[in-house]
Amino acid sequence: MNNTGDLDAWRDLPALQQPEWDDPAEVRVVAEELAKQPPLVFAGECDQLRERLGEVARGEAFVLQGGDCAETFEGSNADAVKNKLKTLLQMAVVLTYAASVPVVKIGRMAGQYAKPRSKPTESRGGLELPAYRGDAVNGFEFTPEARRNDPWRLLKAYHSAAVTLNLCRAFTKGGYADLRQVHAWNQDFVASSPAGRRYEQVAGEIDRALTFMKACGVNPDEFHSVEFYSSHEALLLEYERALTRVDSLSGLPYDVSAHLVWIGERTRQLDGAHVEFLRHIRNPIAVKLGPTSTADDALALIDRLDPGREPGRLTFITRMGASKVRQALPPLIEKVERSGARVAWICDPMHGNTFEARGGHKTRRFDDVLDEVTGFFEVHRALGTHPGGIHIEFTGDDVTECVGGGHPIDEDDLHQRYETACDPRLNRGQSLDLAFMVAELYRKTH
Ligand SMILES: O=C[C@H](O)[C@H](O)COP(=O)(O)O
Ligand SMILES: C=C(OP(=O)(O)O)C(=O)O
Repeated sequence: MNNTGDLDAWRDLPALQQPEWDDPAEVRVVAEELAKQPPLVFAGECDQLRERLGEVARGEAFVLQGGDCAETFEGSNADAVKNKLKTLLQMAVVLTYAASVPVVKIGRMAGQYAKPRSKPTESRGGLELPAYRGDAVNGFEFTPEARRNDPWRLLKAYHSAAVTLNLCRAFTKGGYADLRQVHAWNQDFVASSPAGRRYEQVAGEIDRALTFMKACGVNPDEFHSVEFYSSHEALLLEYERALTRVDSLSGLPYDVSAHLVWIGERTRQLDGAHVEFLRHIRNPIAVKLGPTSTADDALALIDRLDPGREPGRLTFITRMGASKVRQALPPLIEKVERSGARVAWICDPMHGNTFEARGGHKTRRFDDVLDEVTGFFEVHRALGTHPGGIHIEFTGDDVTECVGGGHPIDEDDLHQRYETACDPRLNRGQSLDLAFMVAELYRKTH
């Protein structure tokens, strides 16, 4: 498991969704450069997340994983990162308080720079160019220059991830995430939104609870910082391989590009390069399972990726779509549970619910997102298993990318602030609305 030969076995297997680079020699130069860079995360932190996910697999905690669909280099700045973290912290507070469950906070942040695409090219007004594959590969702008795949972007992705993670660490450890700041996170939001007003009530109750605990002698500094973990789809194997290092303490290889990496729905082939590569790293890993996944696929993935059946090692992120979740999910869970494996189950209610709106924008209905999460909870309740978390695409800004929600956005409003580089994200109000609803669903299940 820990020799570098195994770490390169993927090179002999089909690797889907890899960019076609003009010059493979240039890619090798970039990979060598990446291999010299310091780790972004440490093995011990990955182990800690694996333990936390083990608690999720055992039914003792809940995952909140989220962030942009596609992070951009431009977005690795203090304001954008702070807004996303603020929203994640607010959601986590609502879930922890209203559902009384420990929440494991994982950003789709500091590395989510590569996208699998349905089609290799995009056409506009008669011009056909390569599809945008994320800032790690090419530019979003629709020009031949921007859309050229440039391997040096991989190095830029590393540096943007470093900047973003540094900000995340500073915000979550340096006092900003202190639970005594619950009101401050909401300041710019409270008056303008129903979700903000509802949150303010919860924040008031938390304040009173903190005062009570202080009066009882609990040290308030206990709430000074939060554990935060980074994650992204391990799509570009040259990048992930170059950032994989053998840990000096354990002698085991860790992909130090993020605490958790996942395999997407389009690249989870059992005999494919992604599964082969990820099975050799010691990080906690996840696999997306769409509506065509069978229970046997899930079992075979467990055999490959988690042969030791270690709770926390493997998470399944299911993304069935609102109309399919109630039929497609039970057979998977039943067979996996019967096999004795202890995976964590997380619901991604975004990727099975995308459609094209009248004006041509890709969008998602808030109601479908909520319906898929509701179906996910119903299925787990019926089977007596643990609904382990949610995985969402959101931003801290007031974008208009998904329709519906407590402060409704209509299909005709989508053009107003449609800023995503790929798929539509929930805005801050929609994210908070969802957190309240998930907390309610969780309470009903437990
Ligand atoms: O985020 C997920 C995928 O990369 C995305 O849904 C693909 O979008 P496409 O179908 O427009 O290529
Ligand atoms: C591509 C993604 O999802 P999926 O693999 O589930 O389609 C994603 O989460 O960015």
